[in-house]
Amino acid sequence: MAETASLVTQNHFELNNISIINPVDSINPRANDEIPTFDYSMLCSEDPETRSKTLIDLDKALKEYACFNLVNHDLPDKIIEDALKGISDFYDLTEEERKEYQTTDPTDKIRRCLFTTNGENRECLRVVTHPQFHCPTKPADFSEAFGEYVKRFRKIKCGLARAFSKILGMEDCYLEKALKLESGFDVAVLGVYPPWFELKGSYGVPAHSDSGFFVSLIETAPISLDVLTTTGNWVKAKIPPHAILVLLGDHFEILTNGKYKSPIHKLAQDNERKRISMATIHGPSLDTFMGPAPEFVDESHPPAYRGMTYTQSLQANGYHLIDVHSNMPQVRI
Ligand SMILES: O=C(O)CCC(=O)C(=O)O
Ligand SMILES: [Fe+2]
Repeated sequence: MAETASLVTQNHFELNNISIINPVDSINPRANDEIPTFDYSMLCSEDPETRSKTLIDLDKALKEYACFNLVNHDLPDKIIEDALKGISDFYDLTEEERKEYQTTDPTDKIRRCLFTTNGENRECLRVVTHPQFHCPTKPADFSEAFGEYVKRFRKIKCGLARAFSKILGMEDCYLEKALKLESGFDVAVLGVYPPWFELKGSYGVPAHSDSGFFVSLIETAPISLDVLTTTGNWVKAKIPPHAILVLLGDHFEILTNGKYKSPIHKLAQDNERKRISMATIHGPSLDTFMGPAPEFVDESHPPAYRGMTYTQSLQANGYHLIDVHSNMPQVRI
């Protein structure tokens, strides 16, 4: 596994249809280390000096942590709270009502998944939010609250794409074009981490990286997410209230030919309290051919990943599009 492999002994296996990467636990945990926080208004500042200084700091943070907290992002607290409340209310529906979405149809745009295994303990609802927005019709206010969050987040996504393009030394619209973000495939994973299931393992979600361009994460309770930095340290993510955690995705790593990494992260099981989270995997359009871009390939940096369309990478090993499953082990050369 590219750079991480030299730092971490990893062992891949399949359990209940989830590919699990188990880094050994004995690598330098740095308890006091913190994921950096960035002010969105400074990333998009009209003042060239402010923007360029912030982008230099962000570049450094992405190279080491591959993730950051985003604050001052223009998304009113109420919109975040209403979206999380909508998700919470969905989980207050009856088992019968939630079960309606528990299918395995490959064309699903909404799917409920339930894991209570050694490897994963959560209930989640996967919903495709872009290019078309999907949401259960119950409870009554859910779709509107969640839809408003998704709509408002789009502007932030475009701002981040411009900032990341600049960091790569390209024109502002580079990533928007390279990933065809206009029709990008976004899937939200709306999770509840349940104190009410029988505890079978120590993970809410086991160690993994996510596909796509980047992942945005909001949540209700103090987080128990651990992120593996590119220097081989597990850092506990502390998301300030109303901040959004942004993690790079596999396809950013692939596009940049490994110059930037998609971080491995895992969620420890917490049986004490109910936690609601929304992790959205923001992808390129399904037909985009994703391989290392020519700008990142030269004699000393030969292609380190096999190219394929986003659809092909999501469907590798029989997964469905809505599973947004990572297939990094197969694409690494
Ligand atoms: O719910 C969370 O905090 C993180 C979940 C996650 O990493 C994922 O769904 O990919
Ligand atoms: Fe994840």
